[in-house]
Amino acid sequence: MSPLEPFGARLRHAMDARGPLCVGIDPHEALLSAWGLDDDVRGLERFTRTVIDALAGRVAVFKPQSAFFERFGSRGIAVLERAVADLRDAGALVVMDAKRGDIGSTMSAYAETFLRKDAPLFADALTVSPYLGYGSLKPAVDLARESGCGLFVLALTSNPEGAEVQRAVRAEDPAGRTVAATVLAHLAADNAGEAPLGSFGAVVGATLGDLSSFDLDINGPLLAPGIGAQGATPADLPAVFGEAVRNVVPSVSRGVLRHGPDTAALRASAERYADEVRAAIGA
Ligand SMILES: O=c1ccn([C@@H]2O[C@H](COP(=O)(O)O)[C@@H](O)[C@H]2O)c(=O)[nH]1
Repeated sequence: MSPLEPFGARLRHAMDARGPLCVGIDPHEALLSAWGLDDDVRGLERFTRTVIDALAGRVAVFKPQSAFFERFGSRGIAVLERAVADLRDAGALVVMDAKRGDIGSTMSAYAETFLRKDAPLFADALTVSPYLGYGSLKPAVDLARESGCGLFVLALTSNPEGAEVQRAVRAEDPAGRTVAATVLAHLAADNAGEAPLGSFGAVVGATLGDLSSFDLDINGPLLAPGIGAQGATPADLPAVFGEAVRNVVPSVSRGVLRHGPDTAALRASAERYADEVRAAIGA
């Protein structure tokens, strides 16, 4: 297997070619029902196949939400494995939203699951949680580098409950930085010197309003969920991200998926979001 270019470079090229939009694949029970599908593996499979057929060749990045596939056990995981392979075959990048995080020795196994090139669930990037300490993610950072993959580390999540942990000030930090600022600083260090873009990104919600008190200039991508069902819009992006907006990957799941199962309607919705993003950030 030939080595992959680093994820950051592949992401930059994909964003240049297809625009920065990320479409999330979140087969909620309510969406299956709205699409006239049963809440079972057949429904899951049909839902996922429809999204892939409609969008895989048009959108730069997909973010399957692992939880909605894990819900169905091994047969759900089989649908996820197939989806990741098909999306990648269509030239899209896949960010597996599995939000893994554990002590380093276990983190190695999570990294092997998603970032080892011949693994059944191999994806271009993985979302990870730094709340066992950023250093606990080292096995994933190392394997991502080796495999040409990326990570998206939870920094400032889109949900309002995140602030109590992420904006807490670290008593032992001489600079009095917040937890999120510390995570962002680690990411900037891991991306130092990389061009055109580092491979280690942050998850930063588009819902959060002005973030100018945080240094988002990490030379890495900023995955921005929260657009659509959670209330943020593409027009909010410049005010939230400032200069760093050039590295934002805006992510929409239900906002697009609710237009299915009609293929043309799914495409039209993704194109509308892509146009709005372009208009907002000039991408
Ligand atoms: O801070 C975060 C991190 C991840 N998510 C995930 O993104 C999608 C959002 O779905 P929508 O339907 O567009 O609201 C979902 O998979 C979340 O688990 C997030 O929302 N916020």
